[in-house]
Amino acid sequence: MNALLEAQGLSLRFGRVRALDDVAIAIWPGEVLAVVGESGSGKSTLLRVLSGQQRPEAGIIRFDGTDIHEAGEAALRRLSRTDWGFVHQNPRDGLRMAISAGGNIGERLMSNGARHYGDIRAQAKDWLARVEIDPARIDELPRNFSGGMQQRLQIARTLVTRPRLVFMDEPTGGLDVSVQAKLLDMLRALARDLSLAIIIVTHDIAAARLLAHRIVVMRHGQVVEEGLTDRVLDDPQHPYTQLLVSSVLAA
Ligand SMILES: Nc1ncnc2c1ncn2[C@@H]1O[C@H](COP(=O)(O)OP(=O)(O)OP(=O)(O)O)[C@@H](O)[C@H]1O
Repeated sequence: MNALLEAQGLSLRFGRVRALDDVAIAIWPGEVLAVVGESGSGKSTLLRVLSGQQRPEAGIIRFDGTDIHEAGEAALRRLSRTDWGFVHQNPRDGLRMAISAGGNIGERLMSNGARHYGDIRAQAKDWLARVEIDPARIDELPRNFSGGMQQRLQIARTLVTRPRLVFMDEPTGGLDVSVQAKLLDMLRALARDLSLAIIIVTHDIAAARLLAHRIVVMRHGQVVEEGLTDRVLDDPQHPYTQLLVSSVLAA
């Protein structure tokens, strides 16, 4: 089996800061990969670069074997609408707050060519139910929803077109602990049921443990350790991972 997304030699500086320093990473179909590390270690930059939102100074990124930058801007935009999804930490960055919940889901379907109003509305209702939002609220604006509901709506909007790979940047950040737990359970079930590949950036080691098959640990723009989740968390090899894991256990 070939990697779904594969990157090598990724480097990017901001002034004197090396946000990415020769990073290599691969994700396989249906795999959940967590990227962990302290604030400023380069996690969000890596996600932006892997998803084509920011160009690296050096390195290559292949999706399904094709260099995403060589394929051109139009191909990259098409990937973002079809095979890829992006879930932002702040749902406001991933939703359109001035259109209804159903409109948010339907818009992504329409950008993929759906035209039949009845079908679009039926799919929107179906997805609202899947993310445990009452379908009767389909015509409400997202601003009427709680933070957890907005995040679930963003997930519905992203997944309705069945992407194969979803980039998630701290999707549970900023939510209450009980809301986070519910969202994580939902993400785990969706990833399994839809065979989604997910690259999730998180500060939260417990979330990584729950969701991820594999973990990549970043520090100062470099990958310092990677491996199967249980191995990395139960038997960390790099001193920085040991510190990261022990600071969570002590908290
Ligand atoms: N647009 C930018 N301009 C200047 N510096 C940036 C920019 N984006 C990121 N950086 C710097 O690059 C480094 C990596 O930042 P990044 O946001 O990727 O880290 P992170 O691990 O995601 O942190 P956090 O967990 O706090 O989001 C940091 O030193 C940051 O200040």
